[in-house]
Amino acid sequence: MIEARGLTKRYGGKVAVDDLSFTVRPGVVTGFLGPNGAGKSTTMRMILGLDRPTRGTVLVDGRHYRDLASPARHVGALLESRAIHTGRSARDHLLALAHTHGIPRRRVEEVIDLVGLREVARKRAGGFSLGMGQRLGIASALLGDPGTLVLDEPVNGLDPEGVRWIRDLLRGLAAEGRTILLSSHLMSEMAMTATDLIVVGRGRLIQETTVEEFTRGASGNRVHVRSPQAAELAELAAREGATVTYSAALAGMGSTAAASGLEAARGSEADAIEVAGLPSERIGELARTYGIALYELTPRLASLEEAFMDITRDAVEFTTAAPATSEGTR
Ligand SMILES: Nc1ncnc2c1ncn2[C@@H]1O[C@H](COP(=O)(O)OP(=O)(O)OP(=O)(O)O)[C@@H](O)[C@H]1O
Repeated sequence: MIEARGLTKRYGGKVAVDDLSFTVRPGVVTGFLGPNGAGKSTTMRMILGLDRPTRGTVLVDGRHYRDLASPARHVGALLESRAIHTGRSARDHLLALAHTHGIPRRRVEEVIDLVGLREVARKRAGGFSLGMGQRLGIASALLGDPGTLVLDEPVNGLDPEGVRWIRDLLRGLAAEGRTILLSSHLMSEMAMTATDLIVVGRGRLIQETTVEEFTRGASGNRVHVRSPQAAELAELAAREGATVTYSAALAGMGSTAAASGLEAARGSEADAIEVAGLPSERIGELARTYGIALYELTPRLASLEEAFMDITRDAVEFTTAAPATSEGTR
């Protein structure tokens, strides 16, 4: 369990983390999302005692990192991907770490198998591919069999097989009851790996939520409807304030033009519309009230990426259109 309360980090005049409070619970993977410069790495470093908060606290298993009697047994970390440049073999690297932390040798063999490095365990880690390096990094994080894992961009630069491997591993480790905090810029990957979400922007908490809730709340949500009376239903939905787009015209029109969508629907034989701004339940009720047959009524959730862009739009530190000054970002 990780608990941050009023966590703040200031570097000179720059507030990197601003009064951040959240709880990362055990048993699920928690995604840590935020635009570049949002303060994710700084927060992770404070969790791990590598940076001192200017204000506030962050506790692992109820204690400050520095007060944990054997930190490696409580929390393992993989900070932003740095290949391990070492002339040592993977096994020797892990043995040295185990020795430092008073961890038995047999655990080294266990983690080598767990991360699938058995075949290359005797090879020089400095010559490892990025994927193997990440596996070794994760083996190091798991060495103390910690209840909590903090992973900053662990899938950066990995091939699809490696990405999938990390996803399955993390979900498995969470299912064992561990607490896992994971940052990633790969939204589709985060959507498949994480259950809970902490979303930050400019150092502040934007939302502490779940992947499901986060995408449900996004404005990109639409309902796909097929009906032989699509035009009639489109008109009824538009009257309730929905934006209706005629599906066949979607590709050409974008999803904004309610009126032209209606025009298109009226003048066509096609039976499919996209309705934004009205829940599927209400569309179903309208259809029943007006005796409209429905062939299909399918809510389409925004992707995590769409939800993220939607919600963090104002929290992006630098945009290409209008670069913000450091004053302007506060
Ligand atoms: N040691 C430091 N000295 C000065 N400013 C820093 C330092 N570390 C981070 N910052 C600033 O604090 C802010 C937060 O940075 P941080 O690296 O924590 O963000 P992040 O969310 O991890 O970003 P990214 O997704 O790009 O890795 C940024 O504006 C960054 O420039």
